[in-house]
Amino acid sequence: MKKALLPVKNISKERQISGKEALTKLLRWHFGHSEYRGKQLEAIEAVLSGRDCFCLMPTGGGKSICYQIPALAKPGIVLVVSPLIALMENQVMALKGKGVAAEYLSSTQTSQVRNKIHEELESGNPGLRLLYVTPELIATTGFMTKLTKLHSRGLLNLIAIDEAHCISTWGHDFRPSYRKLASLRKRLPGIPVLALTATAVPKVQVDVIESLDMENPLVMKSSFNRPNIYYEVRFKDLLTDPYVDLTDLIKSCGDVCGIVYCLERTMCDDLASHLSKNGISCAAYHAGLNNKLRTSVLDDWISAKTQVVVATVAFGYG
Ligand SMILES: Nc1ncnc2c1ncn2[C@@H]1O[C@H](COP(=O)(O)OP(=O)(O)OP(=O)(O)O)[C@@H](O)[C@H]1O
Repeated sequence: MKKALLPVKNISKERQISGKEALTKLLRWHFGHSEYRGKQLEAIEAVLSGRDCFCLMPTGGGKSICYQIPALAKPGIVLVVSPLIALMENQVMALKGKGVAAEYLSSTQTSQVRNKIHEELESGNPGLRLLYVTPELIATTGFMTKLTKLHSRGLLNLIAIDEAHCISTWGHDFRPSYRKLASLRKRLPGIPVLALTATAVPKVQVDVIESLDMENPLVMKSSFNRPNIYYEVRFKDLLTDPYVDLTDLIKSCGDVCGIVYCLERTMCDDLASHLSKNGISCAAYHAGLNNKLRTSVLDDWISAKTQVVVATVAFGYG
């Protein structure tokens, strides 16, 4: 059953929900979190007040909430620019599950699905709260025309640029189409821009702010210290048998799930087979496997059918 939008009483005359208490109610109702974490609330209040915001938070820090709550607190559509279709799909599915009207537009959808979304955007009063798109789509004239129409009808609430470091040639993930987002500010004036990234390099930060033409943005930097993470270095050369050492370590952790990252595909296969032989429920994951197999490894791990995945960095993209 779809959850109704929270009927918060103190909606101001612009029909905008504001104030810590009301915004926290929204968070609890839709996302089930009791409180805002780190700088989330500050970022949300900044964009709701119309101010640009640069939000630097570690991976998994909770950046999505910073644009998902404004989508529920203020009328209009939040445009989310995201680099990966898989990420958009996951987020939209999760939001729909929480009763939030969200869609994404991508070339992987059927034209029927895309047309339906465009029809909704052109309708008198679209119910959509979040629209996820790729930077490539923004760069097309056709879609930009649609966006400027939405803007002129007063239906745009916020522009959120996820993984904003991709705009910077100084960043490790530079993506040329992100550069084209520079035109958003001119084409859609007066709409706050929220740039989100986990990349802390100062040069990248300056480049993102300048490239997006952000005006006096509130710069939010959350701590990258993760007290729940424990690091230990063991030198492979000093171990009698690294595979045995790793097997013992995993077994000593009990019934927990885990990922072992390796540099090479062959090592993933080899180690996964060693762990399996030693009674650890385990699978390899790397770009050498076909999509079907990769999806089933991921599904089995998420549903705890498999305890450990031995993977290259391909595990985690999207
Ligand atoms: N206020 C909160 N309280 C508790 N959990 C939260 C809160 N905000 C977000 N989370 C949870 O934190 C996790 C990470 O959130 P999210 O995916 O938004 O992080 P992110 O910063 O976008 O990560 P990434 O850099 O990987 O994109 C999610 O499981 C989310 O439900």
